[in-house]
Amino acid sequence: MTEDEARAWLDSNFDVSRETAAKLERYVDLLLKGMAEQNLISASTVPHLWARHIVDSAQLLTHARNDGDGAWIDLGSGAGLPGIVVACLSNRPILMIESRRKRIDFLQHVIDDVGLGHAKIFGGRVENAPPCNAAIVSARAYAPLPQLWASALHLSNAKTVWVLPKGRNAQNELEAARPAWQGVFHVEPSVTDPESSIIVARGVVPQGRKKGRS
Ligand SMILES: C[S@@+](CC[C@H](N)C(=O)[O-])C[C@H]1O[C@@H](n2cnc3c(N)ncnc32)[C@H](O)[C@@H]1O
Repeated sequence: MTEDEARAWLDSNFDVSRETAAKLERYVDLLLKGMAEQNLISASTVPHLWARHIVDSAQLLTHARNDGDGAWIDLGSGAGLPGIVVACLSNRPILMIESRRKRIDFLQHVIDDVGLGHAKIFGGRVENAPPCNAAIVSARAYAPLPQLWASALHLSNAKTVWVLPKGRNAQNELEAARPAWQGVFHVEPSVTDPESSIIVARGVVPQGRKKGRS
């Protein structure tokens, strides 16, 4: 996907008002400026930033647009991918969880500068975030599936939708996790990389545990 195709994809999949477009542009600006101080995204991806990061994040919304009214929780948000992109494109409350101080400061700066009042940060480890019932949980380049679910189960219930971009190895990773984890799983193709996939999961609990909390 070229950068022009990435912008066209956003326009055709979201109601990108002038205000929303300005928010995304400002976020991209802040990302590029922030690169002078810390490695927010891999330098090799900068020329492809709209495809590799903005659309790659935005596509997660297309798998969880109508799932409940509750919060979207993004695990290991880093520089705000996908959390900040989701906050630019949706009014759903979003909580980004990130443990590294410099990343937390960057995320807060973006929230304040872009004006994303419905986005909040939990600055700390996912394992220590207060229990809640997220409508949606995302995690991009955060952890392998078993660690991911073990660290964040207390943020979910039986209705939570997990949208997990997983690169080229998604199906294998899912098969390896199945003996220990049950749920309803789909593997969806990524629009930014034909060889990558997104795992969409519901009702995730450890094998042997009843799907109780709803
Ligand atoms: C590889 S980066 C990915 C960042 C972003 N999601 C992206 O796709 O660009 C992983 C991020 O997860 C954070 N992280 C890793 N383990 C964590 C944990 N247990 N709790 C909170 N943050 C964590 C790291 O500090 C890092 O910023």
